[in-house]
Amino acid sequence: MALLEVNHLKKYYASQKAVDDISFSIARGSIFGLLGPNGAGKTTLLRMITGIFYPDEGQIIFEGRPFEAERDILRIGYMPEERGLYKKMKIGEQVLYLAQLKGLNRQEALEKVKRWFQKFGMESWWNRKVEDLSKGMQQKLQFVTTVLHEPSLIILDEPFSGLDPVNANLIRDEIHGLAERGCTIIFSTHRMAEVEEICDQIVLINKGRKVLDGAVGTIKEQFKEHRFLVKTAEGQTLPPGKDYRILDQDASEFTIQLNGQHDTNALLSDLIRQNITIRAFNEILPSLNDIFIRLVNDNQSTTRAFQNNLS
Ligand SMILES: Nc1ncnc2c1ncn2[C@@H]1O[C@H](COP(=O)(O)OP(=O)(O)OP(=O)(O)O)[C@@H](O)[C@H]1O
Repeated sequence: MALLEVNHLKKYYASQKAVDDISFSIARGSIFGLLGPNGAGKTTLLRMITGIFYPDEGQIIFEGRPFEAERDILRIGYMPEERGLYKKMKIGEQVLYLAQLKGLNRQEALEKVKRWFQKFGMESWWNRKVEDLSKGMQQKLQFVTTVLHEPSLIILDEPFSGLDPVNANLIRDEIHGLAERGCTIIFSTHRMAEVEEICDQIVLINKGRKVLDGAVGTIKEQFKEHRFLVKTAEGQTLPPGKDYRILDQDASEFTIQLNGQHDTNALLSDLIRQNITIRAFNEILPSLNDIFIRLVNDNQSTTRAFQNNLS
């Protein structure tokens, strides 16, 4: 059963169609990427999923029943892009207070906070104020306050912004750990490399509409362009062939594009027959970044064609 289903959701601001008939579902325990360029409608969508805004139309199903903010909000942890900690309050007291707002009693909260602070090397921060922390430190603290009560749905908006590589790795490992323990994660970002690394499934929205939905591997397969990297023995060159075009060459490495659905075994046999020593033959799949840019730059008619293919 899906943890979250979003059905034909719409939210308009005056004439601005911020979210315009978007549907998708997220499997329990998965890490889901919500992607889109600036102004695509991601924040508006997340605000509806977290009960901050009511949708104008459509339905949100959470854990098998219609979402009701008052009842369900404790089961959701949301780390918004604009961080929301009390700057003047001491860190230990603040985290305990936020944990109790999320339904933990003081003792449970204390145990969990201590465990997280130890894990993240934050023990010495207890009596400091938030305003004395760097941006990256505040980010870590906000992450802890979001996941502390282990909600069934965790929504992270740009969780790695401002983090150095060591702390980004720490958070990345925790995201995987939370998903393994059954939490479902929605991860909203513009950074495609992070999405490729972390997410099982993605939805790409543009101008309030869904333009892509699926597993990262499946999407890459769908957008592949039959490109291959061929490495030959040093000094050997790839002859021109009727079944492929050479797009690029760097010493004995060639990027080729097959003409249509060509049989790669037949091509390899053919090259070997011509006494070419093949050191490597790898398919080049497009990166999510390439796909994102291609779809977002596409004109409306091409985008509609993709939507029709996907539906
Ligand atoms: N309160 C508002 N009143 C009017 N228009 C709004 C309001 N909030 C957002 N919008 C518009 O709705 C559209 C979607 O905005 P939203 O903030 O949801 O996008 P986003 O994908 O989160 O963008 P970003 O990646 O830049 O944060 C944009 O065109 C934006 O200008």
